[in-house]
Formats: sequence, C-alpha cells, structure tokens
Amino acid sequence: MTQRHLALTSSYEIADKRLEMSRQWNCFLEERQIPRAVRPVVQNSWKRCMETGVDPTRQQTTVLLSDEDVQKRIANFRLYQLALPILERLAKQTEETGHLLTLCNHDGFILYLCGEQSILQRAEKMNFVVGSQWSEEAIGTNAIGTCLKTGQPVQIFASEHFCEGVHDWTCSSAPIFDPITQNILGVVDLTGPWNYAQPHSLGLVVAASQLIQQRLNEEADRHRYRLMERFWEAHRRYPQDGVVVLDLSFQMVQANTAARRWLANNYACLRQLLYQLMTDHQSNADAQKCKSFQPQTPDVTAIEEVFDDDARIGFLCIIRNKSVVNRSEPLMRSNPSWKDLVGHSPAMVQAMTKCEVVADTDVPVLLLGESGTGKERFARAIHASSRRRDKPFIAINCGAIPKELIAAELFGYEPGTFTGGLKQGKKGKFEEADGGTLFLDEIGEMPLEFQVHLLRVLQEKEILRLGGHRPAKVDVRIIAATHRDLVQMVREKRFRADLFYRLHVISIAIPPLRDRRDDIPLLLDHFVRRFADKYNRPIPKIDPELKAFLVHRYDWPGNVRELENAVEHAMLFCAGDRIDSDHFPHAIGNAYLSDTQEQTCTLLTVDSKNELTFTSDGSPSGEKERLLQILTETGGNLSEAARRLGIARTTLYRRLKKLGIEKRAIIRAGNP
Ligand SMILES: Nc1ncnc2c1ncn2[C@@H]1O[C@H](COP(=O)(O)OP(=O)(O)OP(=O)(O)O)[C@@H](O)[C@H]1O
Repeated sequence: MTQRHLALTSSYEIADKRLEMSRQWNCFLEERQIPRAVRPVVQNSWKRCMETGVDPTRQQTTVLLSDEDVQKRIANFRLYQLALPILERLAKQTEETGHLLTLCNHDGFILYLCGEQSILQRAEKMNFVVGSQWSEEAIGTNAIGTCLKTGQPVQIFASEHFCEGVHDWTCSSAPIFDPITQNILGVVDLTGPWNYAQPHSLGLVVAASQLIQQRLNEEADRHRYRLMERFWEAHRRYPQDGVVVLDLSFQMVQANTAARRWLANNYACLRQLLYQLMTDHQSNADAQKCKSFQPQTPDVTAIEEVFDDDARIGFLCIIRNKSVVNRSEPLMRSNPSWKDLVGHSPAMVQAMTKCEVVADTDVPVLLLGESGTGKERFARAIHASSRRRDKPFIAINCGAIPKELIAAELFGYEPGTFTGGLKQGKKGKFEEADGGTLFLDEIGEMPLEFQVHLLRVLQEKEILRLGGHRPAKVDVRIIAATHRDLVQMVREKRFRADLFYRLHVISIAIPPLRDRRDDIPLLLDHFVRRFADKYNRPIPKIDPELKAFLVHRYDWPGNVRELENAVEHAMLFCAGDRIDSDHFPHAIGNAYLSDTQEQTCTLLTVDSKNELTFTSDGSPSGEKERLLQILTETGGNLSEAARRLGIARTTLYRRLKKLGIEKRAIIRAGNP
C-alpha cells in the first residue's frame, strides 16, 4: 500500500470514529443551537488535504519558527502594531471563556497568542504556540488555514478538523485584507476546547477583523493622500520631467503624462529597479537612514522614499528621459495651467487628482465653488491637459448674457436673421469650440426656458443656427460651473433635472479659501513673486503679524481672486521691502485693524510695585480680571494663555516685552 493509500485509509477510519462521536456531538450542537448543515467549506477543505497528502493522524503541527524568525516576521507584519490595541481589548473581553486569541500572518504563522495559562498548556500539545504554522498544508482543515485558503470567515468544530490531534478543539477565524491589492494579510482567530464552543466566537472574530480592517483602510487612505501630496509637490517642481509615485507593492498611485508615456514600456523595469534597491537597502543597516538614491540608469534620475511619520509608504521617481522631455515640452508649454494652479491642501489635491483622471475623457464636468475659487482656472487646466488642448477653449458666462441673446450667442445665426445682426451671420460658441472645450460658467443662471435647447444639443451633438434649416454636427466637451446649489434649484424647479444629470456626470467641489487655509501662504507667496516679476521689483516680505491675520483669521469672501487683487494692490503701493496693512485694499486693512484692536484690549502692564495690572487703553476692569484670571488659571503658562486669548504665542510675547513685563510678574500672576 502506498503512503497515500495509508493516509486515505486512516482518514476513513477517523471518519468512522467521528460517526461514533456523532451522537454525543449532535446533542451538544442541538443544545447550543449550532447550525448543523454539512458544510461544503469543510468537505472542500478535506478534499484539499487528501489531495496534498496531509496525514490525518497528525497530532500536532510540525512547522515551528525560531524566536529570531518570529521577531523578523513580526517586524515585517504591517498589521501587527495596528491590530495590537484591538486584540488586547478583545483578549480582555474573552478572559475566562477558555479561548485563546491569535493573530496569524498570511502564511498561517501564529505571531500573537493570548489566553488562560491552563488552556495555553493544553494547546501546547498540538504545538499551538507563537511561531507555529496553521496552514491547511501544515495541519489540515482548521479555521486559520481554511480561512486563509477561502478568504471567508469560518468556524471549524472538533472532528471537522482533518487531523486527529486537533479534534478536541473548535476554532473561529476571520480574514483581514490588504486594502489595495485585496490579498489576505492575516487572520484573527479564537480557539478553545471543543466543549466550550459557541457560535458567538465567529461573530467576535469577524467584528475584530472588521475593526482592524477599518484601521487599515484609514491608514491606506492617509498613505495614499500623503503619496498624492508628494506627487503634486514634485510635479510642480519638475514640470518638464516624468513624475510617478508608487506604493509599497510598487503599484502606481499617480503619474503625470510624461511618466505614463515612459511607464508604458518601462514599468516592469522600474519595479525591478525598486525591488533591487529595497533588497540592497535592507541588507545594509546604515542605508536605513538614507532616504533617496541615485539609481544608475539613464532614465530614472531620482528615487525617493516617501514616509508617513517613520513608516516607509512608497516611492517617488523622477524620470528624465530625452524622449520624454522632448515630447512633453510642447505639452507643458501649451499647458501652463496645472503648474499655475497653486495649492496643496487636501481639498485642492483631491480636486486636482479628480481633474487629472477625467481630463483625457469626454465626460462633462461640473465645477462647484464660490466666486473666485478658481473654477475657470480648473476648467482651463482640464482642457490643457486633455487631447483637445490644441483646439479652442471657449468660455461663456451664462449669467452675463441677456436672456434674449443667449440662443444667438451659443448657437449662432444665419445671415439676415436679425436686423442689426452681422450680414454674413455669426458662429455660435458651440461652433467656435468645435473639437475643443466649451466652459459654461454660471450655469445656474441659464434661463429655465432655454435649458431644454441646451439639453438637446448635448444629447444630439448638433446645433441649428437661428434662422438656419440644416443642423451641423459639433464635437465639444462641456465643462460647466456654478456657485449655486443646483440640487436645491432642481427641487425648486428652477433648474431642469434632466440637464442637471447630464452635466453632473463628474462634479468637482472647490472649497472657499477660508476652508483651506493651508493654501493661503502658498498663494500669497505665488502672487507676490508673480507681481514682483510683472512690476520688475525685488520680492518684499509681508509683515509677519499681518501675514498671520491673512492666513488664519481673514475670511477672504472673494476667495483667490480677492487675494490676487489684494497682493497686486499691495505690490503697487509698497515702496520698500516690506508689505504692511496700509498697502492692502481698505477692506482688508480695516479688518486687520479691528482684529488687532480686539486683541490689544488684552494689553498687560506692570505697575510700580511690579505687580501685573491691566491695559493702558482704558479697557473695562472686567476684562482686566478676565486676563489676570486666565494667567492665574494657566499657572503663568503663556502658550495656554495665548491660546485662550485667541492670539499667537509670539504675539503675546512681543506685547509683553514691549510693555516691559517681566517673567517674574507673570509667574506671580500664576502663583499669587
Ligand atoms: N489655485 C489657484 N492658483 C492660482 N491662481 C488661482 C487659483 N485659483 C484661482 N486663481 C486665480 O484667481 C482668479 C479667479 O479665478 P477664476 O476666475 O478661475 O475663479 P472662478 O471660480 O471661475 O470665479 P467666478 O465664479 O467669479 O467666475 C483668477 O485670476 C485665477 O487665476
């Protein structure tokens, strides 16, 4: 008899034994209301075990890692740290239930194990210890191995286990997946003596795995965002080069057009290069600190690791290939819009990413945002990075055209249609934009009665000039924009629902500047440089307090347009190398003044006895008490006092210094 026959025969014997056990087993299941259908998942697993020749008489798993290997696997197991707090909480909840909680990696190695000492000792007999492997190949059907094989949560009862040595146990496992590749990263498992089994155990591990999964997804989103941020920074810095970011599994996260062209033929080569670098890097302990490489290839000029805190999350690659540069130059020249679109706030990065994705398609885009947020600039950038970039970009403000002229403006007219019209007739905006992009700004202002005509053109892709008889085909990509709430307008029947859905295939929201203050310093800097260049002047500095006000407290009701105009105004009026509030338009200057006045009512001074007293500007004594109270409450902690007063700590320091207030006095206020 062959080994295989022996194994099969003994598995039949075991099956017989199981039948003997079954009466007792069924009673147990009935008592606990455990569902008892013969489960295909178990049958299939047994089949796999027989096919791979797992010995059903096996008493324990024999694959065991050394301590050193366990540590190595834990270090490479990115789930471990993230899952630990959740597992610790679950371990507390399952204390004294006779169950062992484990976390295994994708190979089925137990890397975390927790439970009662007596149960741990019993489990040791089958080698259920940290570092042992519980794949189906190692020890037959069991929740860990079967869950890894099927990708499904599973509970395996007693004699459902393939190998004899595990028959006294019941285990429940649920998988955790890589959010990007969807490969299984590991499983959470609860294992206990078979007569302690409960259906709830499966629910518990599923809940725990879902919690871990959620954390993992959040982390993946954060990493993705960080990688995108890095991409945009580099894309702006090296507009002539190919720029690509990849995640840790060398999947492309984002790439500009030049990089995409290069990657079409060289992706495999880049992956190999990264793999090689990582292997060399890991074998060189010192290199651990080195975060960028100069690869020895003519095309990839730099590879930089991207980190989130201390964790490496991906790679940024800059590709400078002669052919890439030459081909991308005309693109970049005719496409200044992307690099002129300033901003690195999450909202801007998200909006730009969406635009990049849709740029080369023909789907209509609806841009939503207050006046001056940059909707037209976005529309131009989409056009400029699309394959229509060499054709016209035509913008029309639907709110600025009188109702009766809108049809003629959009569709044109034939000769002799109007008295006073052009003799030869006139092309409409649709015809002018043929092959390119038509930007319908303020679409919410489009007269209701005209909307049906617009809808027809969008559906049929042909226009009929006023006074004409033969429709003409037009190939136009539509980008619309509005500051209005179109959904509300549709509800109020002021905007046609069918037109709304036609335009709203992709919508991109551009938040007001006050909601993305991270972008303000960049924009200030960008416009100061631009106007310094325009007016041929050295680059001045903005007074730091004023800048803090502009960045943190001014509301920018006119958004980027207001900021751009304000900086131009300031550049024209400042003579020296410093911009202060007098150089800005009145509205901003006045807002700054009242802001500082509001804050100077918290002025401090010291009296002749070096005691803290309040204000030289006649503020009411109630306020004096408030400030002294704040300093007392904060124990003289200026940072905390500044926070409570709503002013910067540096501002508070400066004022205290200006007023000659000594630290002693402040401390005394804190400790009277
Ligand atoms: N992110 C940005 N980077 C650089 N300049 C910007 C940005 N956003 C807007 N601008 C500038 O601000 C001004 C206003 O932008 P734009 O006309 O695109 O806004 P809009 O939202 O279309 O305004 P409206 O709704 O009033 O037509 C333009 O001069 C534009 O160049």
